[in-house]
Amino acid sequence: MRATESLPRKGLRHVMADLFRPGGARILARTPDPSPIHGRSRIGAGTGGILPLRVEGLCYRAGAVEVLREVGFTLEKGGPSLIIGPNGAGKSVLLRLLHRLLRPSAGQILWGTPEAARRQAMLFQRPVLLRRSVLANAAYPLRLAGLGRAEAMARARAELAQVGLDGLADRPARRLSGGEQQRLALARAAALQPEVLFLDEPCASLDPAATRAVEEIVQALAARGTKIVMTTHDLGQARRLAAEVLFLHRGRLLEQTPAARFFAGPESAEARAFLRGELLW
Ligand SMILES: Nc1ncnc2c1ncn2[C@@H]1O[C@H](COP(=O)(O)OP(=O)(O)OP(=O)(O)O)[C@@H](O)[C@H]1O
Repeated sequence: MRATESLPRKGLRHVMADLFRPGGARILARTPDPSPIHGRSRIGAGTGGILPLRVEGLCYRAGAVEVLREVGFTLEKGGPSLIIGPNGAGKSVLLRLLHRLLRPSAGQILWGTPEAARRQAMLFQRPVLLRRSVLANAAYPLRLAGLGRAEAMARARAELAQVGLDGLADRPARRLSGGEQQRLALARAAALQPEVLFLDEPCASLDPAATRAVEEIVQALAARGTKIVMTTHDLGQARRLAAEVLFLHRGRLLEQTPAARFFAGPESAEARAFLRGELLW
């Protein structure tokens, strides 16, 4: 499943509302921020962590199609969790369920605190950018979160510098290259310092250099404590980024395994076939 800028208006509103929950960050500014780019307060931090996330018996049915069946796992704080599996396995649907863009048919998604919805963000394969400048896009969620214009702009510039886009701040965002757009989307999402960042195939349409740039940003975000939950088709990328792997096949979670162990020899026959390139569906 793909989210693009050609989403229907209703869908676009839904995505934007979910990326930048109005007022969501206001109650969250509490603890000092160890990162130099965020200044005095850590917008995304609340009193208790939203992790672990427990998922139990999760099912998603679309008409007659059983897309996800009895999926259960726990996501803990720590390094990136990569969701991999063949085309149509249900990876995107799973991320959308976790981020509440879809409603489960059955099962539970249990976050550590009720504030969880405000402390997570999601990026798609094709970024959804506003018809504004790069800087205005990066500042937008901060303004929605209640920051004054000057502070929002200063923080947005700092986020843009982190992703190497400070030189393009005044450009129209939609004129950027695909890789630049994805870096902007990452900067914008990072501005609110989400505890959990869902990334749905963020490098799917990027060339190797742009992919590398996005991976470096993802690693930097993970290093500063953001929990990354990401889907990818690219096994090389999964090896480079994953702390653990969740392997989905035909709507079922077949394993959740530390990355080193998974790539040395997965537990399930299906995952072994997938790593050999023999499992196409
Ligand atoms: N609304 C829907 N109606 C019917 N089928 C759906 C719907 N949404 C998803 N599906 C189906 O569910 C399956 C899983 O879709 P999903 O996009 O999650 O797969 P994926 O693992 O992300 O695949 P890919 O790697 O190709 O992006 C697919 O077969 C898809 O066609």
